[in-house]
Amino acid sequence: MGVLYFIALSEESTDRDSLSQTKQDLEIEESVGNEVQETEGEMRVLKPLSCLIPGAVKNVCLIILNRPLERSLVKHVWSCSLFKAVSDGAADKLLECMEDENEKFTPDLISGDFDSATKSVIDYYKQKSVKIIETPDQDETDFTKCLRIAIKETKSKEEVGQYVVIGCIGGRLDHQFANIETLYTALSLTTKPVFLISEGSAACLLRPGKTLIEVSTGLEDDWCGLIPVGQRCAHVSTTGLKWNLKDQALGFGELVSTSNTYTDDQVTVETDHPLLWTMGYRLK
Ligand SMILES: Cc1ncc(C[n+]2csc(CCOP(=O)(O)OP(=O)(O)O)c2C)c(N)n1
Ligand SMILES: O=c1ccn([C@@H]2O[C@H](COP(=O)(O)O)[C@@H](O)[C@H]2O)c(=O)[nH]1
Repeated sequence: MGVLYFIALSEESTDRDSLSQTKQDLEIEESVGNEVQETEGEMRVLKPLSCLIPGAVKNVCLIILNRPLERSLVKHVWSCSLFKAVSDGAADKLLECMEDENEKFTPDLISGDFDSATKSVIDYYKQKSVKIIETPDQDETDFTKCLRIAIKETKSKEEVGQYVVIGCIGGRLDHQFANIETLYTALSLTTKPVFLISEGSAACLLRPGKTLIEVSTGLEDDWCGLIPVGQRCAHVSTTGLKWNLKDQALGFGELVSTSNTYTDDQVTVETDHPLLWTMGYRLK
């Protein structure tokens, strides 16, 4: 089934220097069905850790959020990225993290309500011709707004196959729930997968239907989980896990699959509702 998107942009969104966009400006409506980028038979195929192998892929749109950044993680994902977006205070974190190598790590855009980024840092990136977009709306997080913009900016780049978000795990619990909620919003913004990857954990929201998850990069830690955050999933079946589910229900107060592990290089998950997949990784 095909997918057609309508993107409504305001007049001023064509100004490349300093832009201000609202939620309405960035609304992207999905009109027909759900198509996935890569399928095997009737299964969607996800490779959550492919962006952690330097140079293994060059299909990432990277989004950096405002948490302390691990230099090696930035370098690994950056080397796999075609487009790099930074959300508000993450501009300070990026500059601080890359120190002497800053010249090599200039993003394509920075967006936010700019209540966190230091003005001198934004000026530094402005002078390097980084696109700066102000998103003052206070009904969505800077991450959601940044993701909307990144998706719009990369719409014509067919090579982009995944959105990878770093600086997204740890710290404030409300932010972490908001970041997971953004994965729900993303389901209707793009057919491509959005991975949260930070501090040894990766997560993505599985769409209803069947998904094959490749877990053979050698970077996988020995734990994984299926978290029914958002709603109960009444029918979940899995293969490739030590504790598999056979048309079972997952729900808070009922059953949540944590501290699970692998018996195979591939995991399959069939679910009737969106379901959060999470797994551990270790960088080499
Ligand atoms: C029901 C409701 N609760 C809370 C808010 C407030 N709110 C939601 S998203 C948002 C913007 C958050 O900005 P961001 O920079 O992502 O996070 P910060 O670091 O400022 O907390 C705000 C203020 C709201 N608009 N509606
Ligand atoms: O502890 C945190 C702080 C921030 N985030 C995410 O980063 C963006 C941008 O944050 P600002 O504070 O506006 O600079 C925010 O929308 C959160 O998604 C976070 O995850 N954890």
